[in-house]
Amino acid sequence: MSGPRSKGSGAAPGPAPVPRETAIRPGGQQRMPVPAGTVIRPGGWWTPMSPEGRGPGGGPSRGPESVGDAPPTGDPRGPLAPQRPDPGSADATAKAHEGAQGLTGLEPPAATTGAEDAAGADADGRAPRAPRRRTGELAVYFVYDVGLVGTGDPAPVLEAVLGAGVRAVQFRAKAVPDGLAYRLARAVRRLTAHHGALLVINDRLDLALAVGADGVHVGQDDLPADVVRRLWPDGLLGVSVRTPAEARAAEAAGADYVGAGALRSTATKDDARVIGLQGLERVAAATRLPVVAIGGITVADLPALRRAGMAGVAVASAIARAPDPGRAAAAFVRAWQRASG
Ligand SMILES: Cc1ncc(COP(=O)(O)OP(=O)(O)O)c(N)n1
Ligand SMILES: Cc1ncsc1CCOP(=O)(O)O
Ligand SMILES: [Mg+2]
Repeated sequence: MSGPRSKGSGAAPGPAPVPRETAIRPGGQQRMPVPAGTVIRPGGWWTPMSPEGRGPGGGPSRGPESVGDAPPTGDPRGPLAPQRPDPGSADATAKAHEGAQGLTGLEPPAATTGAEDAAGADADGRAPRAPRRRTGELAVYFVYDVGLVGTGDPAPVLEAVLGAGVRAVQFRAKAVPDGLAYRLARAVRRLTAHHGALLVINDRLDLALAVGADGVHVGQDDLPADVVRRLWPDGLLGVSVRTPAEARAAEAAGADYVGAGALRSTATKDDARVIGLQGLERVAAATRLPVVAIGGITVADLPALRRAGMAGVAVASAIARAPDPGRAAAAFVRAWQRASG
């Protein structure tokens, strides 16, 4: 059965509206319990996609329900097919789930992958750099917002954006059923790992652990940052802040970076409070942590944001809603480099 068509599908990787039947509605999500004491080892255990499976517009878009249909990407079972975690990883839940569905027998993970090298191997080239030391890669931080891009195959948009030089992706799925969010996030993990890019999951520590993400981003109304840090000592932890006091608290809680905003109002998050450029400057002055600006950011904002002390920009709609997300992402990467030069 084919899944619903959505943005990023077909030959043109550009955004398309979320189809009616997959529209994201406000409402609470069920959250899986996080096993106490769970600690995830850093590093990607995702099997890279085969080269022939890559490239924007690399096949028809299918919803996650289409797993098992003809392959739109390199995995013979489709882009959202389950991947096998490293035996011994803390992804026991996922493994049990996959086993229960008879989706076993995948190849064991390679000891070292190209993604790991690209992910920032240490100088000796032997070990991938710990996610917490990779905040420099948040310079252009793409927010893969399911409400914007839809629930189809993430490959077309992400291949384009990652191919343009974006090194970090946040998976943001509001009010998406858990199983669907898991399948999408797992596909996003596979793509980001293939490009050696960071994957941060918005709001949900459980989902971050389940898909082997590099980190999690929490806001002031989410799981408290110090609790996340206690449960996941090695995870890259981002915290949303609007004020100097919140920035200092995030630092004390063990955050690796803060997301500050909104720079301006944005349809992507209609309840975002605007703090403007001055608010961002105040946050940057209050913390030693890297500050990533968010909220309605366009390429034209980058020089001022860089001058205001930002370490990066988190961007959703200006990339995802662009006619050509790859081009838009490349423009952000270039503009950031210019602003930093
Ligand atoms: C990089 C970054 N900064 C801020 C946010 C916003 O987080 P939050 O306030 O928890 O709001 P939601 O995104 O969860 O609606 C973010 N996601 N990323
Ligand atoms: C998640 C979030 N937090 C504050 S504004 C915002 C949305 C960012 O999306 P966009 O780049 O489309 O304004
Ligand atoms: Mg949040």
